[in-house]
Amino acid sequence: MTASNEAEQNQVGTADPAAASSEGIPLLPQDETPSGSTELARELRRLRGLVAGSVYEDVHDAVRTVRELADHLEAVGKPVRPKDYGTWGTPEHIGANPAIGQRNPVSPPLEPVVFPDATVRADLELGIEYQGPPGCVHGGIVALLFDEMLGLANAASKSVGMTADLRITYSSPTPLYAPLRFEARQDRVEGRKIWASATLHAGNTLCASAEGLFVEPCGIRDHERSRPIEG
Ligand SMILES: CCCCC/C=C\C/C=C\C/C=C\C/C=C\CCCC(=O)SCCNC(=O)CCNC(=O)[C@H](O)C(C)(C)COP(=O)(O)OP(=O)(O)OC[C@H]1O[C@@H](n2cnc3c(N)ncnc32)[C@H](O)[C@@H]1OP(=O)(O)O
Repeated sequence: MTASNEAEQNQVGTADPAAASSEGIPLLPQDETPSGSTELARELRRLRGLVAGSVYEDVHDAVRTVRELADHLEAVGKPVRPKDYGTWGTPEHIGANPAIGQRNPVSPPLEPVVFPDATVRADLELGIEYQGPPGCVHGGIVALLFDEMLGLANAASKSVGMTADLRITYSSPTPLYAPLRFEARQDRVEGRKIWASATLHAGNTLCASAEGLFVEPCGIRDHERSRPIEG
């Protein structure tokens, strides 16, 4: 495999929708790095839920432990600098993403699959760290996940765009700790403008729907694809 083929294989959105089964195929490369970064993020997600969702009598020991861990990681880590990679969809790029980033403990993360018609689906449950109204998912989190799902639907159709307009209709509260399903698809493309839409269901209940207009950045096509994003 050539270096450019390998880079393409590692990008999000390069899965062939035509190869998908009725369960869909994962859209993102599975990133179980030998370094353990993905596992570290997974444990930090556990911590995140425990800290936001529990009341403790005394956590001073835990504070010390976490501070020592943060000091250690700061000392041994090599920061990922966005200016070192301009390309969309590389592991360096998407690893830090707040919705799908396997390296980012803030992300749920979404684990999208793609279907033969290039529809992208993600099933997940969200815990108390994503709470807005009591027992319900925060509307801003719903917007974040919609934005990402629309972007991924574009990626599944081999295009990328900056969000120019995002409209969300919240139809019914989105429950915490319940199976949720996002589905997104690209609707149409005119020049650099891309329209995509998505739904969010809890069971049979439509919680929210989204429509987005994305504008492809200048200089992202074909031979220019690896150049830095120019917006
Ligand atoms: C090809 C490679 C494919 C490879 C695929 C593989 C992998 C993909 C990889 C990764 C994908 C993974 C994840 C992606 C997931 C999520 C994406 C997250 C997206 C974001 O988180 S992104 C951050 C928030 N977002 C911004 O930060 C945008 C700030 N903004 C700007 O950067 C500019 O504003 C921009 C670029 C939008 C436009 O600027 P510009 O100068 O390039 O273009 P211009 O203004 O000329 O507009 C051109 C035409 O769009 C129309 N237009 C523009 N804006 C409009 C609006 N609001 N409403 C209605 N129409 C609008 C104009 O009216 C004109 O239309 P017309 O041509 O018909 O006249």
